[in-house]
Amino acid sequence: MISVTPKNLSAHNVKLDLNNLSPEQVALEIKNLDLYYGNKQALQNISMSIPKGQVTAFIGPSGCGKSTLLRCINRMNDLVDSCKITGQIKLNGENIFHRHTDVAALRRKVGMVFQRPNPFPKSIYENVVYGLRITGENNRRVLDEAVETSLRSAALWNEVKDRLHESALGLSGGQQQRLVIARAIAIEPEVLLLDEPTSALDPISTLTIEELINDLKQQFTVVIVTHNMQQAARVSDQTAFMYMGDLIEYSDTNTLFTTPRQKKTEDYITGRYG
Ligand SMILES: Nc1ncnc2c1ncn2[C@@H]1O[C@H](COP(=O)(O)OP(=O)(O)OP(=O)(O)O)[C@@H](O)[C@H]1O
Repeated sequence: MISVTPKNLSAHNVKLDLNNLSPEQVALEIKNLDLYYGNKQALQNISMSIPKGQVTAFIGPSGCGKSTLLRCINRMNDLVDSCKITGQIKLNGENIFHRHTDVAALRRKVGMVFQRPNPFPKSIYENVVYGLRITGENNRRVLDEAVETSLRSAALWNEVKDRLHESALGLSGGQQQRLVIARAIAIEPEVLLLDEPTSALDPISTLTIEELINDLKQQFTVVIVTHNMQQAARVSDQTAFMYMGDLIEYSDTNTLFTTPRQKKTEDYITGRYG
């Protein structure tokens, strides 16, 4: 049986009323979202507001729909032919599923980092400026500045500043994951989606990324999927517990882990199933 004792719950002192956020506090508003892969329904009537400038975690047992929900936010599920979605996700008040939505522009506003570090087989420098070059930015001074700022924000600058033009593939797994985060933030997204970003990393690199997540929320809204309840407790301000495609409970992280309202949540966080 797992017992969760969140290490830094006292740090979660910004307690928002998630049912009554003002429009300025909301980064993403998910409303009556249903998602089907073919005939199989993977998300059922999900509604929640994700606050700006905070870290929101999705937790729940394998297959409950965490990654599916995360991938809706930058429309990655568009790549799955059998996928059908109804309902809304509003970013800054605009429904991202509107037929006139510019999906490339949406993905610039909503960056994503995956489970396995996936740097391109290019230099560290070229990895960071990749997104800027795509948007046509070639001014050396602008690119140099973006590289330094993004690598500093990703807590990697000191380790790589003398080898910026060496291959990114020569970095350790933990450094590669921070490089991928630097690449995602170089284009200044509003929201950063992290899909189990530390599951392929050693404990020290995991700790570095967790500290980094805490810093990133100064600049971005962060949404993280994690299998690791202790990690959710350590890094997030809000936690959403999902079970078989349903959002069972969503509240500030402290409350969810100490006084859950739902029996299913309690059973999960006390390790009765998982
Ligand atoms: N591309 C796909 N095509 C068909 N079914 C899918 C696809 N992706 C996910 N599913 C199904 O949707 C459900 C939710 O999967 P999802 O990956 O979102 O769960 P998860 O909670 O992130 O799981 P895990 O923790 O194991 O990564 C599962 O039943 C899964 O098999």
